[in-house]
Amino acid sequence: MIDKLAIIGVGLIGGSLALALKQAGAVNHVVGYARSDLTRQEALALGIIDEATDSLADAVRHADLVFVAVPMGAMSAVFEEMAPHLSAHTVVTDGGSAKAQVVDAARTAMRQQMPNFVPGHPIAGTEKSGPSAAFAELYQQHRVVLTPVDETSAEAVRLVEKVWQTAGAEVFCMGVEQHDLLLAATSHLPHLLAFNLVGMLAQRDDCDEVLRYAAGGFRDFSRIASSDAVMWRDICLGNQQAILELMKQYRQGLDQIEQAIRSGDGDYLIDVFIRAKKARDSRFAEPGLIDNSEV
Ligand SMILES: NC(=O)C1=CN([C@@H]2O[C@H](COP(=O)(O)OP(=O)(O)OC[C@H]3O[C@@H](n4cnc5c(N)ncnc54)[C@H](O)[C@@H]3O)[C@@H](O)[C@H]2O)C=CC1
Ligand SMILES: O=C(O)C(=O)Cc1ccc(O)cc1
Repeated sequence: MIDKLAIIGVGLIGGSLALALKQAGAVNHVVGYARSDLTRQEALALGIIDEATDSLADAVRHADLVFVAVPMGAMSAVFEEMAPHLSAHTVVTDGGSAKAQVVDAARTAMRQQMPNFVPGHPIAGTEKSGPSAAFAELYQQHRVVLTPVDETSAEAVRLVEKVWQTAGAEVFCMGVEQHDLLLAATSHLPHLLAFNLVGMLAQRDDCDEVLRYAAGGFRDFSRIASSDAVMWRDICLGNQQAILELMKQYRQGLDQIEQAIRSGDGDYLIDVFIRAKKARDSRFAEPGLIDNSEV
């Protein structure tokens, strides 16, 4: 299906797409761009890419599909550098966790190529990063959201949709703004809560003691606090408005819970907990509603 695939940023997200497409026999040649020699060698050794380069121009030249999977803060510079070397037929997509900032960066750097640019976001990942974290099955039975803009051609969307389906994903399209708000609620805010909670506990003198007796719920919730700091800094700054709005709502809810505990208002607490349990047990546990099957 694809003759030359260029992966810009051969980490968890870029590497996993390359592996999935290779496993499906859907790509002839995969070129990986990485700045560090260590990453290039690792990606080659793991069979993620067939060719490694530290030149963005060489990576994208004559490519049929370019997948940009670097931290969001690096996307703008990557787009600027690769734009002059894209062929007329080259379709470009990305995996950034928030879309408005990426679309702005693409419009600035790739004005001519916007019809061939399909903003995307696989709603699948782990707390690990780098080539060694990549695996071919990552996207299987997970969702990928595409947020085509006015300029995006239907043909480019069709190609990117087919590529993600080949990797095992279910593809949905929605608007950029809607995407950024939804993901702020279900992904960006929870990551911030986990970073804050684990960071707060780590500062305590009795941290080891506290963590030794943590139960399964803490283990589950704190896993995402192992995620990459640069990636999450870029998501926070790149989806600022939606995240701040969600933080405000969350803080209001927490304040009300605090007030209820202070005043001994058990009825309020029961109300909040029952509402959450009902939502989780019915709506969220509905097959296919939450992105993966681990409900
Ligand atoms: N980690 C996750 O679970 C998910 C991440 N994403 C998004 O996918 C993108 C990639 O994330 P991961 O694969 O997890 O990260 P990663 O750290 O595993 O891989 C990122 C790659 O980009 C390269 N890179 C880093 N800074 C760069 C720069 N300034 N210029 C050029 N290359 C640079 C790194 O060398 C690495 O090869 C991010 O935009 C992230 O928001 C989307 C869905 C899930
Ligand atoms: O590890 C997890 O549970 C995640 O939530 C991974 C993740 C991180 C960032 C995204 O944009 C999408 C998925």
